[in-house]
Amino acid sequence: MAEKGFRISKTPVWKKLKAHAEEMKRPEYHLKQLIQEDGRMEGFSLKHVDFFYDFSRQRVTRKTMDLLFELAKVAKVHRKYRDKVDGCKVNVTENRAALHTAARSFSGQSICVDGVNVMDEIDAVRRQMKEFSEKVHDGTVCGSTGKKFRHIVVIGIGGSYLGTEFVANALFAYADKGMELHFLSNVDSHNFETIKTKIDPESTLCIVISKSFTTVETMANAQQMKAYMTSCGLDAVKHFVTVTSKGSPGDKGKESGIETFHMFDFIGGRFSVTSAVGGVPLSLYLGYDRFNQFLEGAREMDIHTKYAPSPENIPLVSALIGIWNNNFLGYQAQAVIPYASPLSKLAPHIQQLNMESNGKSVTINNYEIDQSSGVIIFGEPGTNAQHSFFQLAHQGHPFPIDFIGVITPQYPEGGCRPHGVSNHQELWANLISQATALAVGKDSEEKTRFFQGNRPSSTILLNDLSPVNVGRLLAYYEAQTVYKAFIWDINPFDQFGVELGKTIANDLRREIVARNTNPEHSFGHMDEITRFYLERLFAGRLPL
Ligand SMILES: O=P(O)(O)OC[C@H]1O[C@](O)(CO)[C@@H](O)[C@@H]1O
Repeated sequence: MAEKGFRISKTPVWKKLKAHAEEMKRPEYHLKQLIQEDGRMEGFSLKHVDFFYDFSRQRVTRKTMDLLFELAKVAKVHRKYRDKVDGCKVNVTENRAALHTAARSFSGQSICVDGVNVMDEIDAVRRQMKEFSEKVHDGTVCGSTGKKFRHIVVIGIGGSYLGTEFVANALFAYADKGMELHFLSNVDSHNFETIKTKIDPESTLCIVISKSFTTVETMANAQQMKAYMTSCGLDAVKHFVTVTSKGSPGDKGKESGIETFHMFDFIGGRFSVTSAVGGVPLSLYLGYDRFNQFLEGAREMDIHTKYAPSPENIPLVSALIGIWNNNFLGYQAQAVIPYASPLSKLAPHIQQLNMESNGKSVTINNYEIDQSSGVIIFGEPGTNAQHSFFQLAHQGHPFPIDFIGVITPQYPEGGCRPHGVSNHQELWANLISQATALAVGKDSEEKTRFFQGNRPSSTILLNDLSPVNVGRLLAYYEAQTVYKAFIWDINPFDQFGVELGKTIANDLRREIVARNTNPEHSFGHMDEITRFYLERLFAGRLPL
């Protein structure tokens, strides 16, 4: 993928960027000066169809951008990206391609991995999802007592859950199929017990989503749910479908009576919402056509990402700015603040997408990374966020922010204007003012009322929150994540960092099983701290 011995931090352009970052500390480069420049908005914003990206309030000049484009060139990002979408095995540690983009390709062109056109199986799964969702909606496929399905319980975790939850929330206004969607992700029994109080088992369809079909939490929840359905006198087989990889333990074939939708090893969990992972629940919840529109939006952003030259390439420009903020200006966190409640689950999804992909310690050639890769991502919708953690954003530790604004809300507003403005106009007044306040700051004799300013943000604007635009937004963040990894020269498609904790949990599970089967089993051989916690679990209370 990259030449052996290559390290982005050793390139001359990296050094030039370091020196430039020093220069950018000078007062004349404070954002309150930069945003006054003529043509700042036009020169530091990009538009692609319905997607507007404004980086005028980032701490960048034309020189910064030119250096960043040189960095992208040196890192050969365009070639790496084309290799990825063409099916090369860019996930080198697992010897896999990374083809989430194929899940929303409609070009009719083949995409081959190991000589096999993956589009054939992707198209087959699309047809299967369409047919299945239609049969559920018209009642041909129903529960074991003949009741139509009205509740969908999605059983899955991490990448087999977060993207679907984000999209389902974003498109709630379009969910007119009479379905209620519930997410059983956490192994915490509160999650399961709460869902039980909300569903009618006879009209409940469970979708077990797991690429590996070995994830402990998902397997435990699937078993709990199966036992519950059986205890309600239902034939559980009629209430379950699975989404899993070919040949996994969950891929039991037609004879099992459980319909299985395949996902593929060339699509990683956190990139999988446009595959059957999102497709099965979302086509039931929204209708297949709307799921398809969502795919269309993602596809259209993919084409832009593949072909737009660097200065016009929105995901690449934002990835470069992210790297500038992180590696050169020293910011270690990034907030995602949508001024649109339907996007309330965007931040948790982007959090996994970015942090699981780019939280790495070695390059693709196994060199230790000597600059940070990946930042802490968090977020909440505005204006709520303003009333929780924005104090820190304005006067405490600074962090760059992605603001997201939607021009037309999903529901038309009535005529009520509490302070002379509609609620949506009020929301926008806040969206605009926060970015300005962070950039400009405020002088004051009183130290407690002084605002340093010079705090960077970008603003993404969408015309509306249609399925197409939600698809564009998703694909934008996916491409940005991948471009960042390609610049850092890391593999964003593996996640070995999640393994160690799972291994230790396996050891502890064995100990718990031993005590469950033999009350005399001692934890005496374990370290003091672990022993304390296990004893408390069995004692059922804290020590007196
Ligand atoms: O789909 P699976 O195999 O159940 O995995 C669930 C999730 O667990 C992870 O491996 C992290 O623990 C994610 O990458 C993945 O999306």
